[in-house]
Amino acid sequence: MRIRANFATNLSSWWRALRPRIDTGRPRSLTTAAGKKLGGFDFYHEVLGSPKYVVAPMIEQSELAWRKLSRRYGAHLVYTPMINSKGFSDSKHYKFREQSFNTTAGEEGGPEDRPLIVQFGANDPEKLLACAKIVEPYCDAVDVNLGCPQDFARRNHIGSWLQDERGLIYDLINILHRELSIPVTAKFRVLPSIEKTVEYARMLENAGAQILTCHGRTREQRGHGSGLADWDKIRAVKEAVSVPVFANGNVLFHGDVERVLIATGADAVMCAESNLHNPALFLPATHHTSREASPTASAFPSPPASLSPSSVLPVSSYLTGAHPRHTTLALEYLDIVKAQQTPTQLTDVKAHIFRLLRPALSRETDLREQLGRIKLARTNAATWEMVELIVKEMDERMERDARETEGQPLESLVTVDALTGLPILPHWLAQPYVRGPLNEPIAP
Ligand SMILES: Cc1cc2nc3c(=O)[nH]c(=O)nc-3n(C[C@H](O)[C@H](O)[C@H](O)COP(=O)(O)O)c2cc1C
Repeated sequence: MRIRANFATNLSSWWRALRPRIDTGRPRSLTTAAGKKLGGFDFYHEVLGSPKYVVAPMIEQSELAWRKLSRRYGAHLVYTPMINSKGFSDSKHYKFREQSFNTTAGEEGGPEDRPLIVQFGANDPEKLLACAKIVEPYCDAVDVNLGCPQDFARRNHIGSWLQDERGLIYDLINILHRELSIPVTAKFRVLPSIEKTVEYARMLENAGAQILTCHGRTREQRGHGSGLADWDKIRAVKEAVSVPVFANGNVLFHGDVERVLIATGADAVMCAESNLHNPALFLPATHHTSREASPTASAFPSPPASLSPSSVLPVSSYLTGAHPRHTTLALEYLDIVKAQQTPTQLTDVKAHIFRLLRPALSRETDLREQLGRIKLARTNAATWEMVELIVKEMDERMERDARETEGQPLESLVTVDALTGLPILPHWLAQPYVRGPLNEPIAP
């Protein structure tokens, strides 16, 4: 027994020692020569490789297969979905743990799934540490979720529902800072004033957070009334702390990616919804995918000078990025799901396909209904085959529609949404889903 345990420990330390070099070819030492773990900008540059484009933690959506797809299309760093620390480290809830983040996934993800940050929702420092210890060998940092505003987070007393308990938040971050061999990071929402937001961010930094992700919306801004993120508050945070800051909120198109970086001075931009609708969001228009689907760079020149998130800009300034055909992306995603051993939940897969194909589903309603009706078949392979058949049928219909406009430059096919002033691309291309006017009032 002891030999086995020693063997496992040796194997794990051997793997940990080698991992940074195996992963990317970059020198990614987790510690300095003096044996101190890297933090702040040293960690950001040397371990993470100076990421600029980050895919957000997304429950049921930033699972291994999606992370792999996002990385292929330009994401530099990806987070896991939030894992509720309640039960994760407990052997009674083994199945829950395997579904949330199994160590086999950590192994299988391997170099293809790095750099990776694993996020937890927690309210008990000791339990959080126990969870973080399990994932420590398979990721580059552990993030604490302080931003989730949902009702289940309220019921579990996690996420943004902790934001008034500064002592507890300090302890959650600080225990990971002291006890883990990898850094701790934090993702939080802004508070009603700039002063309070900055004070909060400084506390997180003092507790030991080595990267701060600032979502520019308050806890009250959620659901349909979520309104605009406040980039000024993000800038104030960036100016107030000395660790890297990731800006989150209000990025729909590729043009917004550069805009938010300039407006906030942030080190990286983190995207959630827009990544789900177009995982190629971070790629410039000049990137060529298997289907010709991007405007030419000269047709849509550089990002605009205006830096306010609410200003509606010339259509051309949004369309500086790649918009591949959504069925191509969906089929590639399904190939990843089928090829890996780590299981993907049917609900996650369906949610991805619904989001990707959204521009076309309101036309092809028969396919939307068929997709909605799919249930787990006897084998995973049979389930994915049913999904794939629907996507392939959609692909043929998109090919038919695209052929009708053959020879016309893409920019001549773009229309402008009367409500938002934002561009609408042809329905066969991946594009963001815009819910309402950009300056929509904030729900009380
Ligand atoms: C489907 C979905 C799941 C999400 N799950 C999480 C999560 O697990 N943890 C978290 O911190 N935020 C979560 N969020 C919030 C995003 O990370 C992000 O902060 C928010 O959507 C704002 O970014 P966006 O404007 O780019 O969408 C989720 C968002 C979406 C759309």
